[in-house]
Amino acid sequence: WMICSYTSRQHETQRKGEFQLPPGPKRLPLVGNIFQMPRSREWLKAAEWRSEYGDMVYLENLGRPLIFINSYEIAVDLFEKRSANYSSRPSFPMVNDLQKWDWLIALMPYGDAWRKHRSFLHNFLEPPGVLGYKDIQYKTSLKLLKRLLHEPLQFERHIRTSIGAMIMMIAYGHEVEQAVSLFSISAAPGSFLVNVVPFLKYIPEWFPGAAFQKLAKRGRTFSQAMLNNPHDVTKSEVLKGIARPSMTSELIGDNIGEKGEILDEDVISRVTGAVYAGGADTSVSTLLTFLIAMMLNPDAQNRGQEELDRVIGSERMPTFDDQENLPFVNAICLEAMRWAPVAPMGGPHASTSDDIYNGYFIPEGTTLIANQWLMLHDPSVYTDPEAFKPERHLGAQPERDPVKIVFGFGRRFCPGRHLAQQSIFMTVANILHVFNVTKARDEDGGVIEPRVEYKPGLIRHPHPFKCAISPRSDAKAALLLQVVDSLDD
Ligand code: HEM
Repeated sequence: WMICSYTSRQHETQRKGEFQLPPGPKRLPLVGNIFQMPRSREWLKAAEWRSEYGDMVYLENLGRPLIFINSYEIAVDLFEKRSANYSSRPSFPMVNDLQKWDWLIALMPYGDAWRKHRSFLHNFLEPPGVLGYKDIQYKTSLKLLKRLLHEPLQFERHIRTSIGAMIMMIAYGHEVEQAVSLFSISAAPGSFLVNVVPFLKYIPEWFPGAAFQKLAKRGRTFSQAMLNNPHDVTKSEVLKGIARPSMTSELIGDNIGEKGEILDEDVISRVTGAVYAGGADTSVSTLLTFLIAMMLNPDAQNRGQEELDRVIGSERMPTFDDQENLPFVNAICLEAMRWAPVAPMGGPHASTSDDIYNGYFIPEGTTLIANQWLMLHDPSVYTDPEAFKPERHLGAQPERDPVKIVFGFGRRFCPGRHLAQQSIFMTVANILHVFNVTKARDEDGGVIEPRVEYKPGLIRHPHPFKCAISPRSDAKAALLLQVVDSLDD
């Protein structure tokens, strides 16, 4: 029966009229390409396939079609110009059903529910709304610098706490730490068999080898805590009239029904939960990449510092008002996002109807993965793409703006991109103004070469690394402390 149903499905998806599927590695009967699916660093495998099969590479996992898109132009053509058909998401049973992440907007299928959640988010995250968060971002970044001054070795923990606190303040008006790394690991295409073999989710937890069931249980606890706990705290503060301004308090205030009930409360808790889930990990990873880049590229660091000295001087700290006068610092931020992108495969899109593109048939329900890493490292677009060169984003003819790629495409593009760019700019400008970032030294004074490797996942993080963060001068350290101490809260 299974073979019959596979064969008829295969027949259905193989071609439409005279149109063939895009080329790709040979598929085995029944299982398709399941054994060829890369388990990590998928973008490198997809890059290899590109040289053999071209910019669209077709694969199948147990009859589920999947296309790697290896060119920016095709991503724009499909995800943007034909966005009505390419804006859904594949379903991830491991994540959605087992870990109960189905509330997360990033995983919702295209449709009215998703649209409503997005529109709630846009009010806060698009200008002018998002500009109102600059003050919180300025203050949290200065507090981060003070912690770096006192405990430079703990830089990773401090960055994580600082970004987490900023997001919690914006979304809920308070500070809580949660983890999204479980989510990130299990959504990687191919990293969990259950994503391609949906029936595996019925394996009981005690089943030998079913480690993912345990992970799922932990994930469930996280996902529900992330959705409900911070929301419930803010809600009770709103009801008592003691809530600080936040997305949650504002949304609750705007959605009180005639009988005093909260309308759309589930939508409210989901969109603010999405801000935490989407916002914390991504910005942390980008800032860690920035530190690695500075250690390895002292010339770029010096140029950024010279610009800050020239524009800001030594009497004050940079502010958002200085941003337009700091082109090189902005270019460092762009280059950090391009050089080691946080989401090398972007967010997977799914098609909702059959389509023909460039003479190829793309069946309904295809998962499409934009190989953003490859697009950001395309040597025909970025000269010497593996090198960290902020100057490529400057001058009369800058290379392609990485913002067009790193935040995804079409209707599913990242709604948090302004918030993220604001955080990254402020933190980068402040760190460069006050500190030197250099390679750490061991007890004998020998330089420790950093290990630049990233953990696998949809959202990736560098492996722990060592780095020295020291004040550029006593005067700069004193300036920082004086400015932090004068903050009003
Ligand atoms: C450097 C930081 C960030 C990067 C590189 C990044 C990247 C991305 C990418 C590639 C996608 C998928 C787009 C697509 O499917 O085409 C995405 C989606 C998303 N991001 Fe971000 N993001 C960042 C920061 C943030 C922040 C700060 C927030 C929240 C305030 C956020 C919230 C979201 C949400 C909710 C989605 C899902 C959108 C949807 O499915 O409709 N992200 N992001």
